Amino acid sequence: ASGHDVVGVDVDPEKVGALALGKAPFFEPGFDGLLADVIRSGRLEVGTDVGAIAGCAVHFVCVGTPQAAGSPAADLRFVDAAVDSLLPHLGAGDVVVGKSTVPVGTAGRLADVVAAAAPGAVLAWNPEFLREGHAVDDTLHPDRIVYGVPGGAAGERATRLLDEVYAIPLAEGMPRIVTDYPTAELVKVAANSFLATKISFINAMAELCEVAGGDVTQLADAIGHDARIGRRFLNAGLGFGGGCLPKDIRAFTARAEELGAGEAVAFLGEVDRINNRRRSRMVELTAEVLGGSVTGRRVAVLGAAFKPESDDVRDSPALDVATRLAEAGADVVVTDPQAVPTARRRAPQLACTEDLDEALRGADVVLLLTEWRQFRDLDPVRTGELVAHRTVLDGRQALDRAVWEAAGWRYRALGRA
Ligand SMILES: NC(=O)c1ccc[n+]([C@@H]2O[C@H](COP(=O)([O-])OP(=O)(O)OC[C@H]3O[C@@H](n4cnc5c(N)ncnc54)[C@H](O)[C@@H]3O)[C@@H](O)[C@H]2O)c1
Ligand SMILES: O=c1ccn([C@@H]2O[C@H](COP(=O)(O)OP(=O)(O)O[C@H]3O[C@H](CO)[C@@H](O)[C@H](O)[C@H]3O)[C@@H](O)[C@H]2O)c(=O)[nH]1
Repeated sequence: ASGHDVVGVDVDPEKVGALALGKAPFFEPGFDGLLADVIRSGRLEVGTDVGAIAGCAVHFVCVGTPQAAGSPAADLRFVDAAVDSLLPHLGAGDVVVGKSTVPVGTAGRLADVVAAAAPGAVLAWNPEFLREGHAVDDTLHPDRIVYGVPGGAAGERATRLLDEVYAIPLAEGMPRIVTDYPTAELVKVAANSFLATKISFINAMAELCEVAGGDVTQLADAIGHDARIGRRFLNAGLGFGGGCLPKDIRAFTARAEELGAGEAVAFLGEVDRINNRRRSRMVELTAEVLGGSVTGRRVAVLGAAFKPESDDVRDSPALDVATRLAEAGADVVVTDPQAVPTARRRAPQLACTEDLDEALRGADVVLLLTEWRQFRDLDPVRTGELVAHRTVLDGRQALDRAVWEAAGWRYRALGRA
């Protein structure tokens, strides 16, 4: 979309096959149209052969850095493999640009790998800040851009090439911050840690509201008017999930401990615990409204994606709650406007349907766990005709309590007494 010629390489032939046809292998609003345009224009070529990058000057590394199995730390094997695969094809003057979220120190280590194998090539770290569901707009109009580069002429060359890549947003006045490697790596995990902390802060207040009789949404509105605090990311509910915030705060903690600075970010352990307590609380609340046991009771779970406008179910709070209830013996049916296929792959033991009415029919309790527009706009009167019992648990403060109660529903929410 910025007029550059791009070669995209992925080791997954299915993803590449879909992309080559102009179809994203995930749901992302606005992305398919843009992809089809650039494929048609011939400016984007995709494949599985890393040799196709020969002749490119800038090489972005955007592979996954998931949580390692059995450990809170990040698994760097994909980043290492991707950088290794580039080495034979690099020319002097090329820039390898890390975009993946990595533990601080990774860029310095990889810079040595690049320098040893491809003299004259340079490594930069350029963290990514896009949000799923807003990826297109966040990419074309980022809040800021950060380049972590080495000192001297190599760093200047990397900066110059990256400025060419980002010429359009830079011309629009996007702030650009050039740093050393560790700062760039830390900016990314600091930003995600702050966001996670903000969510867990409001969810901690939700716990207080539940026992003291307060209303956490009004509380968030009231403190959010203070510009120093700000209302964004103060939506209380089932907490954060996805492929980023949970694993990033854990990896950050693990890395800080390795560096002997674990105490500095020990609070992130509490952020994680508050977040996980929201999921447990939702399971408890379900049992509570069902008279103590969920066994054999029909539970309609609205939402599988970790947030609306995404089909991503990685560490999804909704899918986690659905799984825990099914394990406790409930007859759970999950529905989601986009994430049923991904949910079926991740949790094949769960009953899932794309048909919202089918999920609601005969339900003893309805759980709203991902705040898709389709669920927020549900008509309580019509919905009441489908279910067996009019009890709704609002896990995202997404429904108008008065309207639902007026339609004869028993309404309970996380964050309200
Ligand atoms: N998803 C987001 O919204 C987001 C936002 C900002 C930063 N990040 C960071 O970006 C990185 C990627 O995240 P993601 O969610 O896209 O991960 P992902 O796992 O969905 O995608 C990674 C892709 O890399 C491919 N891959 C793995 N090894 C490869 C190799 N050697 N060569 C070429 N391709 C290879 C995989 O097949 C996969 O398609 C992570 O570090 C993540 O923390 C993600
Ligand atoms: O007030 C809020 C805001 C968000 N969430 C939850 O937090 C999670 C994460 O949401 P969001 O940050 O919008 O999604 P991501 O796409 O995971 O994006 C985050 O993670 C990316 C990967 O690192 C970063 O690039 C983004 O800047 C950062 O927002 C979701 O489960 C939301 O439901 C809340 O519970 N309350």
